[in-house]
Amino acid sequence: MNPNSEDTTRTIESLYHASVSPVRQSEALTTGEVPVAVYGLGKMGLPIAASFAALTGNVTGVDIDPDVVERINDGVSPVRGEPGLADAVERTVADGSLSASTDAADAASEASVHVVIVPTVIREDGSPDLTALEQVVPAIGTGLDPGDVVLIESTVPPGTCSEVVRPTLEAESGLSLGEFGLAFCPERTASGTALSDIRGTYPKVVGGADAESTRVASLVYGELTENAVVPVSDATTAECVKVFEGVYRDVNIALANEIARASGELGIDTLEAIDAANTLSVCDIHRPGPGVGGHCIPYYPRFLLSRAPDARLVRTAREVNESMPAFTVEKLREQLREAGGEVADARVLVLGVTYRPGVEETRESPAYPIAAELDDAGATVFAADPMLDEMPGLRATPASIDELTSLDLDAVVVVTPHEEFDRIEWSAFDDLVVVDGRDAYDLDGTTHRVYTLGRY
Ligand SMILES: NC(=O)c1ccc[n+]([C@@H]2O[C@H](COP(=O)([O-])OP(=O)(O)OC[C@H]3O[C@@H](n4cnc5c(N)ncnc54)[C@H](O)[C@@H]3O)[C@@H](O)[C@H]2O)c1
Ligand SMILES: CC(=O)N[C@@H]1[C@@H](OP(=O)(O)OP(=O)(O)OC[C@H]2O[C@@H](n3ccc(=O)[nH]c3=O)[C@H](O)[C@@H]2O)O[C@H](CO)[C@@H](O)[C@@H]1O
Repeated sequence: MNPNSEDTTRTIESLYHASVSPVRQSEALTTGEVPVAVYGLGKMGLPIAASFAALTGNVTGVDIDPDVVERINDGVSPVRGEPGLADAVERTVADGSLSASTDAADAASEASVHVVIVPTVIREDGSPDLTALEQVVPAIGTGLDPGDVVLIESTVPPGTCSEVVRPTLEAESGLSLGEFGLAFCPERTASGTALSDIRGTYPKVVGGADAESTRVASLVYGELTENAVVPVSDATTAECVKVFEGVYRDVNIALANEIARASGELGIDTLEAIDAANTLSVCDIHRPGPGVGGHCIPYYPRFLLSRAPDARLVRTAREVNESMPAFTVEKLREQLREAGGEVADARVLVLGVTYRPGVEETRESPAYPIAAELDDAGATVFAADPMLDEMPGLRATPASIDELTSLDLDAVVVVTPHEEFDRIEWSAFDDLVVVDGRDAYDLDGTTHRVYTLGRY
């Protein structure tokens, strides 16, 4: 008799220590016998929920924001700028694969695979703020049943699964690890390409609190991704993988920024030198810029520093990157002075407000400290960004691309070169001081006074 023949007739509702074959477990996941809940329906959570819904047909998405839940239940994606997401939400809600709720405990009691992707941020003092995780994990604990598995995708300080998540789940459920599973499975997607990234741009790293958790996480993501699954020794190792990726980027950008700042002392175009150095296969110096934004790269070094405070290079890299907005404004002051002007009398445009081109996100964008410092110095500050309908908190008057020539500008600071800015006719302005923080524009054919970060 086929050893798996009995499997095909047995329904299962959970995967951890499931007593049927892996093939039958995969089938139970992809046919919706094993209910999935996704907690946090933001820029990453909603694409994940929609992806799991398309895979399994049985997902409850949970968010604390009732507006988010209402819109999703109406089949409308509250997250913009993700190709394919609006259609995926409309489709999966319409066919009943995805529904949303504000009630985490209720969703937890129904689900047996729990995917957590709530925001993890930092406080003013740079310490990790895990409030959302600390809210949702106890609620999951109250609904946890034997056989359930909790998969944490939010980026967290190393040790969070073993020191915070596991004890909370155990305390709230009355169960012990071994009766339920727990794994850290970092989200390696980026805003703007979330759906395709989830489906497999990069291998999926998984690290369980025990071997069975790693096995179940591998099985689940083996179905979701078209790429490989990379199991690592434990949850803390997987937590470190994600944090190290961000730290690598932050430190590397800081190196590029230090090199660019030294271009004056060195008397060379450091961007040219970086490009030439990068022709060596082991050399990958990143690009300098007016600052490092978003809610990933600026935060993850702080997650590492919360556990390894003596990591001096990591701390210094943060300091270097955090100093770049002020350095950019200083360069503008210098250039204005050399042109015979003063920042206090200048009408200055901040070009690009989001933290990188093509995304709507403004968190940690260097545009904010740059606009604030210019405003403090007495400048009249404008800001243009085609991605944003509003710019709350920005100390600048919003301006549309088509009205820029009528603003009587003295200077432009290029922070984020969205492709929509390619239609700006630079020769239509009277002489400007341009501080190009991104090496975005070739203004050689104009009479503008240009400082490009790293070039002079
Ligand atoms: N955005 C990215 O590019 C990216 C990439 C990889 C990893 N991450 C990580 O993913 C996590 C989520 O990031 P995001 O960009 O989706 O965040 P986000 O701010 O876009 O969305 C978070 C969502 O979670 C909801 N939420 C907040 N507290 C909650 C709670 N207690 N219970 C349920 N829902 C809650 C919010 O209402 C919001 O809808 C973070 O840890 C982040 O570091 C983000
Ligand atoms: C390694 C990587 O790509 N990780 C991505 C990253 O995505 P991101 O959306 O945060 O974008 P980045 O491109 O990293 O930019 C961040 C800021 O750094 C500035 N910058 C960048 C490169 C450079 O050479 N010089 C710079 O100055 C840039 O302008 C911006 O302000 O984090 C996500 C969450 O963890 C990841 O999932 C995602 O894979």
